[in-house]
Amino acid sequence: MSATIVPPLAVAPMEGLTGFVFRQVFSRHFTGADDWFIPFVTPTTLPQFTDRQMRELAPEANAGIHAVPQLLTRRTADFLWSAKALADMGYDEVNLNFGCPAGTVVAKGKGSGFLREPEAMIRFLDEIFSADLPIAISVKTRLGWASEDEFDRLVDVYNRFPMKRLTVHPRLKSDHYKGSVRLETLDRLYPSLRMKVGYNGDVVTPADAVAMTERYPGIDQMMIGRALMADPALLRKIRGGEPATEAELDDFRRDLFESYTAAFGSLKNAMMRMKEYWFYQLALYDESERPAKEIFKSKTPEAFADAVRRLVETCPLRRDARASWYKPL
Ligand SMILES: Cc1cc2nc3c(=O)[nH]c(=O)nc-3n(C[C@H](O)[C@H](O)[C@H](O)COP(=O)(O)O)c2cc1C
Repeated sequence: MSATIVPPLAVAPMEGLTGFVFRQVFSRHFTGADDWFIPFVTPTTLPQFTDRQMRELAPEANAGIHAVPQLLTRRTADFLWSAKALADMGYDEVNLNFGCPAGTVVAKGKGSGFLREPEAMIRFLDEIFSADLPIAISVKTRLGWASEDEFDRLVDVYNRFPMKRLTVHPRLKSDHYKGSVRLETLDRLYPSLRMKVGYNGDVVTPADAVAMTERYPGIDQMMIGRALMADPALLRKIRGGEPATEAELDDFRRDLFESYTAAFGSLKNAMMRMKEYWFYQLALYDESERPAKEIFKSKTPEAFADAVRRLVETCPLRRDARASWYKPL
């Protein structure tokens, strides 16, 4: 048993995976999530969230959990109205996305697209931090657009502002989600960061969480994404708890499927969402690639259920997930 105490655990925002249905169902079955980052919301110039956005943001959708909405914008006015609206809804923190690598996002200079323009970032951050908003602002960033050297300048930019926390996902925009995290650059610049720092990226097992906590002494938060989709007991295990049993996983997945079906009003859409979930979940089973193909190919809920049953019956459940989503650069 390690003496290292891993800091508060946050669930990473993941569009299509950690939406309100997942957050609610997870909280009924598993423990350990101190904070949930809501997948990004792009505020429009109209100072009002859309009905669709409100499904994620409504306080009722996040009852009983500490949720942090994330905004994806480069327009000061849009950030300000939406941050105020979130404060009015009772949120105490809003997160700013400087990491999204999607082509449509970066083409508009948002997400990691902003990282190419440090001067524009300074202007934007100056405007939002001087607005005296009634809500704390945290930031989630990558190391840069195409070169790790960019992080020196970005550290200088971020150090100017009184953010609640800077969460670093140590990849470049050009990496998307491939390759390994670039820890050497974070190692070099971590001592220069003056604010509280959160770590995010490639934490798959409790041992990884301990290793990152020891590598970055004093980190304020450990944010975990894909591995939690594979292994819903990961946070519990980091806190010394037991791995998930097959019965627990089965209950959880059943609840998830039913809750997606109720939320979408469509069995077919719920099944598609469960297939996305299974892309990660198969990493908790050995020898699961081939049986998983049947899951992804299934066209009806019955065929889907059969394929899941076959996988569960034939593939040994692992104690920890393996990063089967890993792709070399
Ligand atoms: C399907 C998917 C959707 C994501 N959506 C978001 C998002 O809305 N906002 C964000 O900041 N990051 C998003 N991310 C990135 C994750 O939050 C996280 O930074 C990344 O997966 C690395 O952490 P991990 O190795 O623990 O998964 C997304 C990642 C994936 C795979």
